Amino acid sequence: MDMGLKLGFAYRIIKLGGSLITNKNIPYSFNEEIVRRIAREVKMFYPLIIIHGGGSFGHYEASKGDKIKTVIAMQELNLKIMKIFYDEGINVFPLPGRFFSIDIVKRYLQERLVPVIYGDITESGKIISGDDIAILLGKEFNSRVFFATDVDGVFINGRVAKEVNSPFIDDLSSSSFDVTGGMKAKIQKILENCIEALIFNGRIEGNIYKALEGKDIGTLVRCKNDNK
Ligand SMILES: Nc1ncnc2c1ncn2[C@@H]1O[C@H](COP(=O)(O)OP(=O)(O)OP(=O)(O)O)[C@@H](O)[C@H]1O
Ligand SMILES: C=C(C)CCOP(=O)(O)O
Repeated sequence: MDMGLKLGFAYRIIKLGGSLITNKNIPYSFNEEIVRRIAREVKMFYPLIIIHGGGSFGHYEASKGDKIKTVIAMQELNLKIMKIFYDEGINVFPLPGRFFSIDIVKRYLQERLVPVIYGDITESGKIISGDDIAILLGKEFNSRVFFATDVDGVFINGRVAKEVNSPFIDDLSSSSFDVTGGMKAKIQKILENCIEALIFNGRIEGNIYKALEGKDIGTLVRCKNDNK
């Protein structure tokens, strides 16, 4: 099994996709039971950095163009996640994407907190994707980034690919609200930044635990000359 050397590093960086924690086709639909199960699966791992996306909260409001509703929707989604994770015994601390910096993340970790960073919007209306933040963290900590989504991996020619090294993938997008480019943009950014990422289905019970442990599930995305 090719776990990738990057898994040997200490940090577990996981992005909880909006497609996993919400139903992206139904505005403001939150998958509470899934989030509770995710909390139980991630809690054995530390240091842990969590990022979450906008799903049918942020993407829905952003697609309608109101920045204040968007920022509130993201705060609402983050609060729902925070409460569940804290209930499950995880010392989470929120970090809105518009205030993100590597230094702040390091400070949280020094306090033994689990940063929960999220996709966001700035006062001038610029969208900040959780994907970009996850990728930056992967680079900074030289760690594999785990993208938990609602699909088994990346589909190419109708099948889940074991590994992807190019941005040419099938287009299965179904969400009408996505404002950050969906799966295709995710893959492009992972490859451009030459980090290593695992895209997998977080809806299947046990998968998040398996992924964080280094099990060979989903699709590994990495650039071809990435021999690190
Ligand atoms: N070739 C493909 N393989 C896998 N999924 C694909 C493909 N093309 C499009 N998709 C879509 O990508 C979606 C996941 O990407 P998306 O960016 O919506 O995820 P996310 O990170 O969970 O969302 P968010 O941006 O809200 O955090 C899947 O629900 C699927 O419908
Ligand atoms: C839509 C907003 C506000 C954030 C999007 O973040 P992403 O879902 O991680 O791309």
